[in-house]
Amino acid sequence: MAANTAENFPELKNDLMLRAARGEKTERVPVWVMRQAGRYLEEFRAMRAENEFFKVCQTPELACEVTLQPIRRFQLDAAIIFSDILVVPQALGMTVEMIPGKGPSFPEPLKLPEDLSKLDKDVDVNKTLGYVFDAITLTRHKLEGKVPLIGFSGAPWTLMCYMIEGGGSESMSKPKQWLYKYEEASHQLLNILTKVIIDYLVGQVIAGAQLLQVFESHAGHLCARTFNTFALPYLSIIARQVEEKVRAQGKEPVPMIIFAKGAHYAIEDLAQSGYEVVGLDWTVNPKTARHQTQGKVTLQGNMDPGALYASKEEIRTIVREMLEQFGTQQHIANLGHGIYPTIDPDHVEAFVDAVHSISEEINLDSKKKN
Ligand SMILES: Cc1c2[nH]c(c1CCC(=O)O)Cc1[nH]c(c(CCC(=O)O)c1C)Cc1[nH]c(c(CCC(=O)O)c1C)Cc1[nH]c(c(CCC(=O)O)c1C)C2
Repeated sequence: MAANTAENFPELKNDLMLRAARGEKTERVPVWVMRQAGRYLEEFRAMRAENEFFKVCQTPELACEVTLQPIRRFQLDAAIIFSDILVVPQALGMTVEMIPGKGPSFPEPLKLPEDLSKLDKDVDVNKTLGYVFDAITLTRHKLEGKVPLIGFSGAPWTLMCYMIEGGGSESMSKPKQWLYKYEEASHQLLNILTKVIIDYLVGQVIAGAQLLQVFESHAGHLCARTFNTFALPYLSIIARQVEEKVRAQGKEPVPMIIFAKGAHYAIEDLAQSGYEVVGLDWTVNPKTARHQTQGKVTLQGNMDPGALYASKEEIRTIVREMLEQFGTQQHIANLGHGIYPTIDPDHVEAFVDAVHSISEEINLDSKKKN
């Protein structure tokens, strides 16, 4: 079977994630882990010792291998393609370096509105991001249908943060300054990003992605007013236009997940923004979120990643509490943000196994009662 054609993919053996994302009944809660491929795995560190970060992202065989590493280790219910959200600023013509021990760095961030003229606005995603599509197609074949494959992108505001701040930041004060000083230029940049993100996500579905996640990882730097002005409208446009453009290409739309970290004030709005799944960070009370969303969407999350430092027994206790708060239907278990590089992989296994065994037990108990 040709491993480079986005057709004749192996039959899916485990569709739990897809059923949960669509709000259908599930016999146990599916689970995956944000940043499940990464530095906490020695096999990832070995790969990175030999290969620069963006070389791994840009070489389909390497990105595929890294994507499969956690799938070989744990009974996860989904794989997520190994890439990074910062490939989109690269496609717009910006230079992004990964500084060891520091993280991403933009040598020439956007400083003033006139810098927008430097961006390659009319991005052909097949030319500039085709390597991600190739990685997705290859990985779909190599997964052999074991679990579905998630594609992803950063959201417009979160990418705008990096493009202006020039890297990670506690305050993201420079992009926040744009929102208050250069409102029109901010919307211009957010529109440029929205357009390329839509094409990028559609390309991932055509290449074989079976779910999509949009990471609005820096929503926590916004307030309700700025979120409703500079984030939510663009998130909604992305969800609706990705579905429309996938259909226009004769393909079946895939479930979409929105993860807006820190946007506890916006859960109700996010549940009506066109996404099937709303991801919650660890600060949100699952019962409150369930009440706010009224069964309209599936919820994803939200164990504190720090809980993976607890003992395996304590992890089981925390997982049980989390599952009882969410209820075992319309729930995809995950952490409330990405896993930390110093987590013990054995504790990830304990987390995954606890979600499966305890959610099965709760489901069986509720069957006996009814
Ligand atoms: C989902 C994801 C991302 N990057 C990576 C993954 C893992 C994919 C997978 O598990 O297969 C690999 C991924 N991306 C990176 C790494 C570490 C690279 C290394 O040192 O080996 C990995 C494994 C580099 C990176 N890339 C980024 C950071 C954070 C910088 C900061 O704000 O301080 C970092 C450290 C930007 C980034 N990148 C991403 C996000 C959204 C997810 C989140 O919020 O955690 C963000 C904010 C997306």
